[in-house]
Amino acid sequence: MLRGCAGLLRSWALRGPKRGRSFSSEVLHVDHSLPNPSWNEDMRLLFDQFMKKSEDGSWKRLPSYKCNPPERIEDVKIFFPDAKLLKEQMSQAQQFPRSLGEGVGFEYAMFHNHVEDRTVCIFQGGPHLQGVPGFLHGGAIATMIDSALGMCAILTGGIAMTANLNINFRRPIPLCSVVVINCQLDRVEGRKLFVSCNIRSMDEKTLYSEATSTFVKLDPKKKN
Ligand SMILES: CCCCC/C=C\C/C=C\CCCCCCCC(=O)SCCNC(=O)CCNC(=O)[C@H](O)C(C)(C)COP(=O)(O)OP(=O)(O)OC[C@H]1O[C@@H](n2cnc3c(N)ncnc32)[C@H](O)[C@@H]1OP(=O)(O)O
Repeated sequence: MLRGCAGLLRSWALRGPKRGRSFSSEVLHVDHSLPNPSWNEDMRLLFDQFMKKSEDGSWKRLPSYKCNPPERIEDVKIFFPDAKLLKEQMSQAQQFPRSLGEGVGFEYAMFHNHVEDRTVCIFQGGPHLQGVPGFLHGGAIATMIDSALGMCAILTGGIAMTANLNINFRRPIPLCSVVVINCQLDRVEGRKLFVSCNIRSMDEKTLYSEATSTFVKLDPKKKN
């Protein structure tokens, strides 16, 4: 069952949900990991570079939607049978990094390499993510790190949750700048997936942050 869910999740993550479901098309069908008018020149340049790398199939762009389709909610019930997923709340639920308006929050696109077990996230942090004036909030940086590492772990290992996340913030990230989050799967021990990443400037000269994380694959036999 676990393998089946992981397979479903992988195909959804790589190809997007099937059209024609009952969620509103704005919420379900708009792929937010494509260029929009808020993306600056650097973001577009990096996006084009990774799309070029994707031409031979080694890298794949990961589509990204505001909310999960109904089949994802069914997956959750397998692992959390006792969870009270209230209909009204679930109908309003959105993926946290996609919940802010275009351009003001998290603008990002992710690419995954299955052979190298690597995920790259290009990220432009908007003005509503400010912490110290002029710079990104550490929580916003942590959110993108967790999301990118999460995709890396899930796409390589199956359905898992963050158990542990350690971040070293080396340099402040200027608001509205574009950075690259490089993630990799380091090793797998039983149900534990060890992943790590760094965040660098576009020219790779500045190391902004480094992180290591443990994801634990969910066990459907356990009542989580
Ligand atoms: C559920 C269906 C999901 C469907 C997904 C759908 C769509 C995905 C779409 C997009 C994904 C985007 C990516 C998002 C990434 C964001 C991820 C998150 O932020 S998750 C939220 C934060 N995390 C949590 O809330 C987790 C809370 N913790 C738990 O639920 C549990 O502790 C657990 C992590 C599940 C582990 O519990 P479990 O009972 O299963 O494990 P064990 O205790 O038996 O331990 C197993 C193994 O792991 C080691 N372990 C456990 N905890 C830790 C820890 N904190 N640090 C280090 N190691 C840990 C433990 O020692 C055991 O090791 P060993 O076997 O060697 O003894």
